[in-house]
Amino acid sequence: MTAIDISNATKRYGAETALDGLDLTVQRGEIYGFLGPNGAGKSTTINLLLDFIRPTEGEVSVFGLDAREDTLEIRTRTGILPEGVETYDRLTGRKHVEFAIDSKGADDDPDALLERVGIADAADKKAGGYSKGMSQRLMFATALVGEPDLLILDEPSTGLDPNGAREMREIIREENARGATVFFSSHILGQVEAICDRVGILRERELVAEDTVDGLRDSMPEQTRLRVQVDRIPEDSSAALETIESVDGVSEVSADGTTLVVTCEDRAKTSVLRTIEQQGVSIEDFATDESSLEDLFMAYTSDNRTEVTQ
Ligand SMILES: Nc1ncnc2c1ncn2[C@@H]1O[C@H](COP(=O)(O)OP(=O)(O)OP(=O)(O)O)[C@@H](O)[C@H]1O
Repeated sequence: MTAIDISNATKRYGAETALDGLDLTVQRGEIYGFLGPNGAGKSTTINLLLDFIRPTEGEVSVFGLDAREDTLEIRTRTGILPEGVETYDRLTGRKHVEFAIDSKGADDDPDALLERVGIADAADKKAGGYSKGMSQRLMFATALVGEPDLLILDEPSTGLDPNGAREMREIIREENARGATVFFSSHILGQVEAICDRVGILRERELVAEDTVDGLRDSMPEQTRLRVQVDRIPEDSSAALETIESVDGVSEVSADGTTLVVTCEDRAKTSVLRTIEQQGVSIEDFATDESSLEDLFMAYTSDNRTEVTQ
């Protein structure tokens, strides 16, 4: 049984295309990580699910319900933590949760929800005085109201410290264990790795990969991070970095003092070293690290990525 079914969805704003023919299915009970760099179309997709915007073409359904026709039922069954927390400065934390309970016709205990997200002590404080992380926890509490069948979390760890992010992951797991489907959007692969059953990577308004994290890793050419110690920074350093980045198979280049850090496919190593020397500098030493998941994400979303056939 599907929780989310998006079929050939396109969203255009005049000449601007925000989403291009997206097909995406999330099964009930899954924790699905929806990844993409800024501007890839993640928020647009979420807004389609809740009928905040309508597709120019294509179909969107949630629990078999049509996103346009059955909007109210979908919204009642969904808990959303939107990107960019918006609290009402003059209302207390408890009032926010009470408001969410009333609007959903739910019967949760507001204090229990605040306790669950770790801000029970601040229940009677006005949200205007909350830190970023506290505001994020408060909005998470409102998303949990009414034991939703679907949790949509847009960049949920924004503003949270590592402990806060871990606590949030624990609650997401508990919600999933009770039967909730979770749709988790982020541009940070490391954060979805620990928790998601499946990951979809959106790039320039299209889904470019979809699999388990392990599956994605297996389908990618081996990535390496090269650390190259040079004798000096090239005169026009940004042009030099751009030249290195344009080498086929390279996904990212940065400079840390006189060390150049280059993420690339294994096959590109020799060309990278040659290109560095062509910038008029001498290589004094180099070392290679195993690639991280962030490198994998970069490889999928940067311009020089290898086309991956699924
Ligand atoms: N109302 C709008 N009018 C015009 N263009 C828009 C509008 N909303 C989104 N877009 C464009 O659609 C593309 C996708 O935007 P979207 O907000 O969905 O990306 P995102 O993946 O959520 O990015 P981020 O991680 O930065 O939140 C972007 O190029 C954006 O500029």
